[in-house]
Amino acid sequence: MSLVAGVDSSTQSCKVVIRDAETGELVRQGRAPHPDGTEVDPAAWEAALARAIEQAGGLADVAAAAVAGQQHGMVCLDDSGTVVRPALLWNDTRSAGAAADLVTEFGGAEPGRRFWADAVGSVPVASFTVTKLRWLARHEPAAAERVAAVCLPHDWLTWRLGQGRDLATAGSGGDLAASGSGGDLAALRTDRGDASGTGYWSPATGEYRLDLLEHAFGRTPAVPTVLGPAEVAGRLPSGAPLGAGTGDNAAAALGVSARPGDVIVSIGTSGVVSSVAEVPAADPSGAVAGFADATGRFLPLVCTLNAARVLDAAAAMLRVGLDELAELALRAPAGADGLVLVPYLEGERTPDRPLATGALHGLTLRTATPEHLARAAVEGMLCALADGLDALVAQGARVRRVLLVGGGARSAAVRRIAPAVFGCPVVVPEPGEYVADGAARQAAWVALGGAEPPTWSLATAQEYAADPVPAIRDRYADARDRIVERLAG
Ligand SMILES: Nc1ncnc2c1ncn2[C@@H]1O[C@H](COP(=O)(O)OP(=O)(O)O)[C@@H](O)[C@H]1O
Ligand SMILES: O=C(CO)[C@@H](O)[C@H](O)COP(=O)(O)O
Repeated sequence: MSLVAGVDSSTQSCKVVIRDAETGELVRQGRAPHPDGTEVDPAAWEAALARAIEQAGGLADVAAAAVAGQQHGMVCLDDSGTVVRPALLWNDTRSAGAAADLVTEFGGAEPGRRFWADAVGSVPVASFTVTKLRWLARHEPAAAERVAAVCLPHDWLTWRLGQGRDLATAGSGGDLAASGSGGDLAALRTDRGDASGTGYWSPATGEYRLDLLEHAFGRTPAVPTVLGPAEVAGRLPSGAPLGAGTGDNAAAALGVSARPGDVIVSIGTSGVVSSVAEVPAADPSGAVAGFADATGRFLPLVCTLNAARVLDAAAAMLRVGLDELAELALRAPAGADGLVLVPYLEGERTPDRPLATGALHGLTLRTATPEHLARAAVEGMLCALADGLDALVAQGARVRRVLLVGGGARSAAVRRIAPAVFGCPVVVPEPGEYVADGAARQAAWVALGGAEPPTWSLATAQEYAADPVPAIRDRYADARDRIVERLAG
């Protein structure tokens, strides 16, 4: 049996799966939490990766490995390869003003958005790396001055692993300063999927737009070489090859073996609606990000900032666990008697409202119950994703089936209410680590070769159906624009 390892270094945690390269059978796994916050020292990811690898029994016996990670995060390195400042994550909204400026500088609202969509497939919002670099140049010029290279979370971890360092001994001891330092910048590698979230790489042409990087940052730091889907990015201490890795959403698509016509709804820290496509997308409205995938195709995607943590917040408000929250939600009627929760707890990215706050509308004596609040939280979070599904369809996505994945898909209420909100049945693969699985499948592709990744039989899945309840979305549409912005500080 030849083994492969897949890593998901996502927002809240790091997960490692070890699978059989040919069948996909799960052999071992491990996980470790990440620190909270939207600004994180990359050394903390490396320490979590070391712990997760250790829990998964190490990598000494794997034939190949690959790392998938949260997209967009800005990791800046100086000319010795040392991290310049903590990474700004995809959900850090401080660069919202920079994003607006970058659109304005290329012609203002309509023409500016069209320019970016044509140039790099996406209109930059605060999540995109290019806006974070502009923010850094304007707000921390001394740090910006030291930046010799910029890369993404999965690029950085692949680079660290690929330099032959033994994380099992280096990371778990917790010497973060040491583990965050040093390396050859010329060895940085990335892939099409994650490169397309930078705002300075075009999925349509497969080329960097270094002119846009220079425009945003004032000069052009080194960027990783973009590899094809099954190319080798480095070697583990054992000599086993490391795949290029990819962004977590492209990895999830690989993990569920998505084909054109499959729509994936992922409920993690972010809410994501994506679909595999044969042609690149370029949506000037900015709702759909025109990313590439990890197989040589494309992955148009809508991403919200508020998904599983909306349920966490509702459960905290009600002082219940997540299973009890689901039970409460399922005891309330569809539409929660008109109670609507607008879920913009972290500001929002789609629609582009970085300063928005959440809201509860429709409170009456009747709806002021735990059951109604729980239901409104689930429905509000799903309505934002249903808007994303509409945006994807408006850009030409075919919907053959909707697959529900991510931590939030473990909620019985989410699984049962989603079909009523989306207006179609949803398929829920057995709960698992589909991002890490996608990375493992990429590693198997590297190990086994071939024009396509190996075929792994998908875990069993359950289909959930319900009569559509359009009133839920109608009421949400009435409420979603009635927001107040967050207080300064
Ligand atoms: N049974 C459950 N019901 C609702 N949410 C859940 C459940 N189990 C896990 N989650 C949520 O899933 C989230 C983590 O999902 P995950 O996809 O791993 O996120 P990420 O990839 O962004 O780190 C957490 O916010 C957690 O509360
Ligand atoms: O920004 C995006 C996609 O554009 C997010 O989907 C991040 O990639 C974070 O993912 P999770 O940690 O929520 O899985």
